[in-house]
Amino acid sequence: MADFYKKPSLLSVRAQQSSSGDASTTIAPANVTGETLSESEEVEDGAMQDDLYASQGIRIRRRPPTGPPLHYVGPFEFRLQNEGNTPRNILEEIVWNKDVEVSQMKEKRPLAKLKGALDNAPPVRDFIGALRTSHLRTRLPALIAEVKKASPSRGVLREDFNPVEIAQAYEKGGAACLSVLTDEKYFQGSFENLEAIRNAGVKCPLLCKEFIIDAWQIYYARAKGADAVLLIAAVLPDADIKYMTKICEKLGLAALIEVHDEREMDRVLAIDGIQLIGINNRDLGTFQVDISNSKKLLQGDRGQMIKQRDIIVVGESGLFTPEDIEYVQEAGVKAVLVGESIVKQSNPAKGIAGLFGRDISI
Ligand SMILES: O=P(O)(O)OC[C@@H](O)[C@@H](O)c1c[nH]c2ccccc12
Repeated sequence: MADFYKKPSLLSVRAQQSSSGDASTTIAPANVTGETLSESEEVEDGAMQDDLYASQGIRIRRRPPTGPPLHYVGPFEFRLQNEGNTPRNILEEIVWNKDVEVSQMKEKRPLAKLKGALDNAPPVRDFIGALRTSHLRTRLPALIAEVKKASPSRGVLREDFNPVEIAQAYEKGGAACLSVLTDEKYFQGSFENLEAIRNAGVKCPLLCKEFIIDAWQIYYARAKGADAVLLIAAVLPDADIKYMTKICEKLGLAALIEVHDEREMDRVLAIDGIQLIGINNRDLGTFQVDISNSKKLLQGDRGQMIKQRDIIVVGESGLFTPEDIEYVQEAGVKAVLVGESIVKQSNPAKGIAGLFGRDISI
């Protein structure tokens, strides 16, 4: 956890983002010159951000609000321990780590350079098209099969983890698309895995499963061969979702917007042009899983609106049996995102047949 605190200055990172031109629109940076602000200015800026987030019901704070808590007292340094600079739950912890990680990656590979690398990226495949085709063919929810080694809630799911072999088995088993976790620290995933799966000739379109907090990560995902990215409404304010969706459009990527509750669903439905919404049955703050969440969020007007707009809804997490699949299908999902129940099987292709109650590859 101490990793967050190595960051020199919150605002210097923000200033850097704004000067890169294509940075996140989260909030107008108070300082665009790259100078370090005083601690009180940092606190004030953090408070503004908190207000903006709170007004949209976002409980996740993007960065430690009190700034870097290292204080120098004579020859000793000590950490200020208070509620403000300790993450309140796992999602917040992941996001704070990601903030440090991304700023380091950006330093190594500034956006201008990254954009140049896009010319050599493999072509984008049609993620949403693959879901629709599969659903029409099987009459079952299309499968996005997740290449997932571990998670903070379940620990290591599979010791002998060969991402390319697993991806190929999923494809053989009838998956429409694949999801590849790229977060290293909490999920033991990597961008190397994404790249290797893409380069191995797997035809299923690939979702880069990452905690995206900065537009830079979308370009990076594309450079590594992704066809779609995940945007988590619990983490991103509306302005970021709109802005990042536009970037995805520009790059030809599909954006899977993940929601967990009614409020997030309503925020996302108020944004024009959304084509793909994931309902996570797992609360990323508490890890509680409840597949009736998919049903709850698709009832009444919300479900109607989704039908009218022809939005594809993906039921995510906690799906283990043909009964689970039937339950979320009846609720209105046209696709499912599944990791644990199939990655754990010694033969993941057979695992898929077990999950759906029949071979969906034919
Ligand atoms: O392994 P499961 O319970 O089948 O879940 C897969 C997927 O839904 C889950 O990994 C997931 C959904 N949204 C996320 C966001 C970040 C990391 C992981 C996730």
